[in-house]
Amino acid sequence: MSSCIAFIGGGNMASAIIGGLRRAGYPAEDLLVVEPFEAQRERLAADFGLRPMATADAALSRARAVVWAVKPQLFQEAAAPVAPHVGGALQLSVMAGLRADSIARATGAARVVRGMPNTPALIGQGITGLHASTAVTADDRALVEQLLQATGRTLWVDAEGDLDTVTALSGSGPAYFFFLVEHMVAAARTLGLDEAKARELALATCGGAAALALQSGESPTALREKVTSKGGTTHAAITSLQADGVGDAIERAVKAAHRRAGELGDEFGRG
Ligand SMILES: NC(=O)C1=CN([C@@H]2O[C@H](COP(=O)(O)OP(=O)(O)OC[C@H]3O[C@@H](n4cnc5c(N)ncnc54)[C@H](OP(=O)(O)O)[C@@H]3O)[C@@H](O)[C@H]2O)C=CC1
Ligand SMILES: O=C(O)[C@@H]1CCC=N1
Repeated sequence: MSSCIAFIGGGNMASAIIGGLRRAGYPAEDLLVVEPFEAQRERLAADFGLRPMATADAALSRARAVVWAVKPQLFQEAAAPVAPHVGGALQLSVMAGLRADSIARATGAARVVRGMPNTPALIGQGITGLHASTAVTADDRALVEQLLQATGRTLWVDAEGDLDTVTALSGSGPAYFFFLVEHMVAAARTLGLDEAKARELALATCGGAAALALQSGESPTALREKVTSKGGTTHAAITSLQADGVGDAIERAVKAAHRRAGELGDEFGRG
């Protein structure tokens, strides 16, 4: 069986997966990429030794799996020239919101896996939520896990709808974290600490706290309570966050991302 993998779109997410595959020794000649943006093609050539194509052609028929990594808004336009060559291959989409039946319809393929990675994939510390349509085989699942291995962990969900929740939680999640760090650093700066020191302290704190939560297995609530001394500084900060409705605001934000995933599926899934 061919070991060739085709990527449609060679941007950030495709590069994270390709980087992982190349680091694991996957041969460059078995990685095809369709990428219309010349500067990005040059980057893929320089970073990974690939020879990306500007437009889809019959070489794509070599692909055992096709990874869809274009913006959802561009999917239909990108799919039209690719579809004639890839109907027999497994389709792995990392596009937010687009549903498996839309991908199957646009590509003529029956076997579709939807995945939702996140940017820590770039350093092998991502987590990708996955959902398989009914025609997907055990070999297909194994191939997907092999492709994503170097990007971090994988987690399968049974209901396709849960992928939109995964998108809102772990797909977009790194941005929520960076937003929090931006504001922690900004506050420290206004209190007189310089930017570099504030950033180092904030990032080491967040990294350490995440590692502690992972290793201890304790709930976030229990861990927060351990930091919060009675009548102390943390209590003052958490009380301020609660008074400002920040907890509710975070829940509303995650739900807004979830809603947007559904809208993207509705808007851009139609051919
Ligand atoms: N960034 C993230 O954190 C995550 C993103 N995703 C999903 O990954 C997908 C890609 O996102 P990301 O990598 O960030 O986006 P990028 O914009 O970095 O990558 C998309 C690439 O596709 C190219 N492209 C545009 N039109 C076509 C076409 N017709 N055929 C082939 N390639 C085309 C773009 O070129 P050009 O620049 O010229 O338009 C661009 O280089 C999205 O669907 C997103 O939902 C999923 C999880 C996390
Ligand atoms: O913002 C987005 O739409 C994509 C999907 C998850 C992360 N980035």
